[in-house]
Amino acid sequence: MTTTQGNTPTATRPELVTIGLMSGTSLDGVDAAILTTNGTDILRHGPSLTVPYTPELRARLRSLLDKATTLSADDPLIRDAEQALTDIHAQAVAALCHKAGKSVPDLIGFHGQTILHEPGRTWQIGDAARLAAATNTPVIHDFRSADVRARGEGAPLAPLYHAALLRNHAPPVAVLNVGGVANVTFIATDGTILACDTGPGNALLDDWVHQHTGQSYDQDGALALKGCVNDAVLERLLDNPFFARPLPKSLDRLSFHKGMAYLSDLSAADGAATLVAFTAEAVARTPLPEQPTEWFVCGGGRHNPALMAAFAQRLSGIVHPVEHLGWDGDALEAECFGFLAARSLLGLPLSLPTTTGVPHPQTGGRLTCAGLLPDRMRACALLIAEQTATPLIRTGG
Ligand SMILES: Nc1ncnc2c1ncn2[C@@H]1O[C@H](COP(=O)(O)OP(=O)(O)OP(=O)(O)O)[C@@H](O)[C@H]1O
Ligand SMILES: CC(=O)N[C@H]1[C@@H]2OC[C@@H](O2)[C@@H](O)[C@@H]1O[C@H](C)C(=O)O
Repeated sequence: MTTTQGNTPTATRPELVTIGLMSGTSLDGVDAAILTTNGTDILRHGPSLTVPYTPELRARLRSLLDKATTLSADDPLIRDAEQALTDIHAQAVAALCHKAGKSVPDLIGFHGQTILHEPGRTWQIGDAARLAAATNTPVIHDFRSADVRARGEGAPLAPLYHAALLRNHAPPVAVLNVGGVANVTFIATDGTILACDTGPGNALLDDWVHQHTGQSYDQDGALALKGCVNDAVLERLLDNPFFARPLPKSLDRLSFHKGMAYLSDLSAADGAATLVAFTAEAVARTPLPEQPTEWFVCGGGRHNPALMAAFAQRLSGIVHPVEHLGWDGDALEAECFGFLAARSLLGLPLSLPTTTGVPHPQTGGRLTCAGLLPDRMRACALLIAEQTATPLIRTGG
């Protein structure tokens, strides 16, 4: 059946080969994935890869998080970081095209690096015009601002992608992404898509492990598995009004940072075990209207056996990594931003009242074709004219 969502009936929409690029709150690098989609259906998954940040760039970005509220977009600290960050994204696109044996995709979805996320304001850095010129590909970026301007949370944005993946799966079911921050997409028995950030993912644990061992994360949960949960500290960490707040809701990477002071008397191993329990218990306390029968876990946290054991212990319902469904849990967020880029181009919603609290289904993202070579520019103009009423925003070039 042909359905109409946005401007173009589904049956006549083009197949777009997208590259989605996500650099998440863990600050570990750029994930890149190829996805073919018409903005509604996921037609083909392509290859994916990760380009890690250098320790120097990671440290630079980490220090920007602490200063973000005091910086303006034209501050040299931001400009310099944006250049370095964008060039790594361009490298990721080139490496992925090489891996896939493709020249260039139709469209890139460039999330950018979140350096600040608070009520009424969200800030992802990255230079979309530089990326478009470097890759000779139209780029959709700035995915979250339209939702925030419309009084939504601006996050999470993965739910419509998760819902598209789960279209034929029996509800109630949840996808849990455990990145720096953790977020859930819940499909209720009646098909409603609910979502929110649940609490910390790996970020607090990463910071704790870095402070105590110099490593950037607790590989295979080795440290946490040696420790014991301190229940008194855990309850203090959970004594935060965020957990009782109804959905939808979202978080900054640093939202729970002050709570790290409660761990000061714990050994490295007990602190790690307690932070693992904090992540899992925060998910368990998420006020969902009914309990999922199955949880599918994606993001780097699913590689941590201590975390997976804590989810299995504290959540009702069966807990699986998303590989159980044949998905790639390391590529999912990058694929999501390819999917959302296609939706943006077609003027389709990226968020719903039940996923970000935005009053109406909301599209978003901005398109730049800056610096494209003339042939490519013509091909893009035709595609855009055929498929959408989205205005072509030319940011230079
Ligand atoms: N083998 C492993 N053992 C333990 N933890 C791991 C392992 N592999 C990855 N991780 C954890 O996963 C994190 C990276 O997760 P991911 O790539 O999903 O983050 P992200 O993309 O920044 O997330 P988000 O955007 O969702 O916040 C690492 O910082 C680390 O904590
Ligand atoms: C503001 C921001 O970048 N939020 C990220 C972050 O990382 C996980 C969680 O917090 C989620 O809300 C979101 O990313 C995913 C991709 C999302 O929008 O669904």
